[in-house]
Amino acid sequence: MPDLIPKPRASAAAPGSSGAIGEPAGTTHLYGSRVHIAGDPWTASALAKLSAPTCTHTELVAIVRAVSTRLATAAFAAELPAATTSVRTRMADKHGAALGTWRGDALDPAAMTVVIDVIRGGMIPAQTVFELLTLVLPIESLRLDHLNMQRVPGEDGHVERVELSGSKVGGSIEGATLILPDPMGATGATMVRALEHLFGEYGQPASIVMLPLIVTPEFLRTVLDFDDRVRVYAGRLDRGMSSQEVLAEVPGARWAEESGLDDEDYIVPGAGGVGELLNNSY
Ligand SMILES: O=c1cc[nH]c(=O)[nH]1
Repeated sequence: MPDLIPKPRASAAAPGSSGAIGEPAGTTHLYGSRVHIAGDPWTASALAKLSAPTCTHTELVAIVRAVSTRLATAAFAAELPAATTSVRTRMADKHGAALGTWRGDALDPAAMTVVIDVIRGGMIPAQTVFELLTLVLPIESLRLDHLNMQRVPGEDGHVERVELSGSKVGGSIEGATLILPDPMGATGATMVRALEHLFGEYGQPASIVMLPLIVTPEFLRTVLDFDDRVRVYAGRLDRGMSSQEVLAEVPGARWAEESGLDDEDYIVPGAGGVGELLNNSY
């Protein structure tokens, strides 16, 4: 058994920057220290390919998995509790325990993490993030829970409410790290509805991590205002419905005037209906 000394969570990056601890700075913005936008060339290329109509289903699934992995590992570094760990390596047989023991900071295996699958778009990202965690943490400290959710448009085409028509949640979320890897951060209404349900029925998490592949300024405003514990690790910021004047400014400088949503609350430039595309079901 490894020896473990729990460590406090790493603090988030400084206001105005966006890189996670040990990461390149990412997209510069003024949305505050709770927002990290990867914005690196690899992520940008992957999301550009995903967004195009020429992207095949096979490529789409692979890219969703790969970018979710990239965002999740950045988030894990800063948001999951760590513990000082030691493990006897294979080299201990040759060099003895003193030399052949690795010591360092690793994830705290006792800290509970709950991944939320928001059906349908969140299914593959949530499964991906859960599998990443099961690689390195005991299954007793992990759960993958499911919420069946759907945006309901009003007469004007905008999202009027979010319907929660079923859930499978395996128990308390009290004190856990809650991870919501829903891929398209459009209005934020789905995330708020999910959190209201979970808080009402299953307790209060220690921290809340969202991993949208593409995010809008409206999403950020909604989820950050909803709860102080929310942290967002996004792949790309889309604010394509903003004026040229606003787009000329650093993201977040004129936040209230920025927009990345069309008249049906789809992201612009965006990637279309990713839940539908992933399932090839409309
Ligand atoms: O643009 C959007 C908005 C919500 N969900 C999607 O899949 N795409």
